[in-house]
Amino acid sequence: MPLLSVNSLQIRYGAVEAVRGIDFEINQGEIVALLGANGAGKSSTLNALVGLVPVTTGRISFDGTDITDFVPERLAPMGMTLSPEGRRVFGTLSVEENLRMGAYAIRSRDAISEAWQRVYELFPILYERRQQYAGTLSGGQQQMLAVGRALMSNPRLLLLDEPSLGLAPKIVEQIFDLIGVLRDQGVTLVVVEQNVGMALEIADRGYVMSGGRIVSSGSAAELSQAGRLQAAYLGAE
Ligand SMILES: Nc1ncnc2c1ncn2[C@@H]1O[C@H](COP(=O)(O)OP(=O)(O)OP(=O)(O)O)[C@@H](O)[C@H]1O
Repeated sequence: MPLLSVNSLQIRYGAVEAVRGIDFEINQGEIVALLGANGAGKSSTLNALVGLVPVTTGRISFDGTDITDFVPERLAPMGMTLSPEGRRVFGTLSVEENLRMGAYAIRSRDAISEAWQRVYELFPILYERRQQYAGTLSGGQQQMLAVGRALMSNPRLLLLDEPSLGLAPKIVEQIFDLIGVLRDQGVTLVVVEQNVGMALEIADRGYVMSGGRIVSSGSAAELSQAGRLQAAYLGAE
């Protein structure tokens, strides 16, 4: 059974049909890239998976449970979290407080301390800066904080929306290295990326969206073949 199954997912914002009935599956332990030009519907899809935007029609199931209308507060304890696009950290809270917010569903102090420790091991710079306001971090550090916050609930499925956006090449490499480390730790990952080359280097499989539909899918090697991706990107919208 796949860890996540999406069936005939449709998302509307008023008259705008952002996602037009898509089907896909994510298996335990995979890294899956979700690719496509701006406006293709990738962020809407991720946001719907974690209950941040309502599903118009269709079904989503996670680990065998129908979660279609679940709110994020219910999904995090089940093991699915999103690191949103645009490093949405709370600038006037400290690094530590930002991370604490990712563990809102965890009651035990020990479990929260363990989560902090786990994240600080992955991102030593966040430990160094733990008392600093998040707003004073560099872009790369804020991105690490956004990913770290999503990791605080110890997810089994982590959704990353454009983790490399606007970052210097060296930091992008660190973020992609981290994705590999997380996979080795048993986390299943869905990665929305504009950096198609790097995404397909690390992913097992991918789906390509255009105009709210999945227009291509396959192994990373298949999608890397010339032609298939270009057609989807150039033909977008
Ligand atoms: N809150 C909203 N209200 C109205 N329309 C929206 C809203 N959010 C997204 N859209 C529209 O839905 C479509 C899909 O947007 P979405 O952000 O999901 O695409 P995307 O593939 O993630 O693109 P990007 O990389 O630019 O974020 C676009 O036409 C966008 O303008």
